[in-house]
Formats: sequence, C-alpha cells, structure tokens
Amino acid sequence: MRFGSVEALTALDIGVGEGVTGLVGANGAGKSTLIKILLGLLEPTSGTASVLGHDIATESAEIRRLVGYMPEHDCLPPDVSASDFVVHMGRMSGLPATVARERAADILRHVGLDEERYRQMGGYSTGMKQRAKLAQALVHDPRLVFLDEPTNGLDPAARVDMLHLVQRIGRDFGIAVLVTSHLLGELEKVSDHVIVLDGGRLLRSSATADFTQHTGGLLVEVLGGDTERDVLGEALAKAGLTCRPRGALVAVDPPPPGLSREGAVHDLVRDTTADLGLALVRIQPDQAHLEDVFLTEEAARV
Ligand SMILES: Nc1ncnc2c1ncn2[C@@H]1O[C@H](COP(=O)(O)OP(=O)(O)OP(=O)(O)O)[C@@H](O)[C@H]1O
Repeated sequence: MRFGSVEALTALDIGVGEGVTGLVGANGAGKSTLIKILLGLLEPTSGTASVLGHDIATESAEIRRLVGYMPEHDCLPPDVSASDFVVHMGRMSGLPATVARERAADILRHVGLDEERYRQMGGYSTGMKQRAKLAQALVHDPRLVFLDEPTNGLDPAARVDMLHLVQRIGRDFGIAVLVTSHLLGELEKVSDHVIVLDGGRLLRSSATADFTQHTGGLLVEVLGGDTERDVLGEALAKAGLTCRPRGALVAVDPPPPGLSREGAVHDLVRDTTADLGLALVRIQPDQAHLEDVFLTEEAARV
C-alpha cells in the first residue's frame, strides 16, 4: 500500500487464524492501514487478500456483514445515547428492531455499560467511549472483529479491564479477534498469536508462546534496595554464575554446564542469599518478551 511516496505496507504475506491475534508495531507501522484494506475501506496499490473466504476487491459488502470494526479514532455522535447508537448500528447491519434492542442491551451489559447507556455519549469518559465503540462492533454477532487500539487513552486499570474484555470476546464468545496496539508488550497476555509490523514490513508472526518462551535464565529478588541487589549479584558471580542487575532484580543467565542439574541454580541462589543474611522475595523463570524481538532485530541490523 502506497500513499504517494510513503510505503505504508510492503510485501506483507500473512495469514490470521482463529482466537485472538495481536497486531503490534510502533505508530505508523501500518496496522490501521491493514485493517482498512481488509474491510475494503482502502484499495491496496497491489496485492490480494481475503477475509473469511471473501475477496476484498469484489466482496467487501459481504465482509462488512460478517465482521465487526472498532475504529481507532473518536467516531461517536455526542448527542446520542450508547443504547440508541448500538441499536441503530444493529439495525444498519440488518437486525430486526426488537432483536437489535435485545442484542444492544445484552452487549452493552457485557462490555460494562449499565445505567450510563441511556446518557448522551458526549459526556462519557474515554473508557466509556471505548466500551460503546466495542459494543457497536459486536452487536450483529460477527464472526470476526477488528479492534484498532482499544486501550488508547485508558488509564492502567481501565486498560486491564479492556484487555480482559478482548480476551473474553475471543475465548468465551468464540469470535475471532484481530486487535492492534502500539504498546509492544500489552497484548502478550491476551493473544494466542502475535504479528509484529515495523515500518510497513512483517517482522515476525508466530504463536505468543514462541515469543514468551523461557530463556533458561532466572530473575531473583531480595528485600532491600540496590545495595542488597548488588551484594547478591557479586556473590552469585563469584559462585560461577553470569548475572546483571535488571531494575530491582538480579537477572541470572542460563547456568554453565557444571550447574545445569535441575534445581542446582535455585539451590545456589537460596544458599547464597541465606549466607549473606538477605531475605529472598522470589526466584522466577526469566521469560522473553515481545519487546525482545525488536531488540534482537536491531542488534542484527547493527
Ligand atoms: N490516508 C493517508 N494518506 C497518506 N499517508 C497515510 C494515510 N494513512 C496512513 N498513512 C501513512 O501510512 C503509514 C502507516 O499508517 P497507519 O495509520 O496504518 O499506522 P499505524 O500502525 O496504524 O499507526 P498508529 O498506531 O499511529 O495508528 C504512516 O506513515 C502514515 O503516515
């Protein structure tokens, strides 16, 4: 997809399956452009795509009947209640009036808009607006929903609630979800599969578990501050482990062959901590995160 001299998407060859798929990438990576192409709202400069077996070039009306779309931008009429709006959107999708009213009431309850649904949306908080936008995407019982930055503008607690809703749409309602975020780590917990875009190119597409696999290292936390952390780190280094501070924790690399016996590093960390008179808070596996994909790519480029 080209916009003049800007290549918004280049040589993108991907398939999206069932469940929840996270589409992540920095601002301008091409996420919204991809969704708009799949909805038939933008015509790609070249290439082909199909959604639920329908060609985007010739069957976009059928695609929009089967798909729900939560756009990124603010698109709610301020002088209409969420209830009236979602009923209207249900009617637009072909539902009879009584069915649209029932479905709207159900779905607004599911997304957590109760009594507020009768108030005009102009007075809503960002979190309430995002919920209303989500409800209109779901009212006609689609087989697939595109959610463009559903957590945008939300505070941390509202973000967690929204991500929980996204997960329920995929797992409990059985609707396939393609959800975008510019925050790379955000979708790790709720997505079955993650697609990473960078400057319009595909960086990686794989099961979330492949991104977040156990690195073989450990993270250790002891009570106290940087001093206690560093005392432990130095003692572990003397004992033959490679480690470094990571925030308030000590990150221990995968053990050398002499310490590869199951539990050997755990025992060493526990004993070293006790010998130093420090209080151990936790030892946990060090997992790779989505951000690491970008760091690895950057390192490869350098
Ligand atoms: N209508 C347009 N005209 C010109 N350029 C556009 C248009 N739409 C998008 N672009 C450009 O295409 C690129 C991809 O934009 P897109 O909005 O798809 O990114 P995004 O990953 O969704 O980012 P964001 O998280 O900021 O929404 C950007 O460089 C953007 O400036």
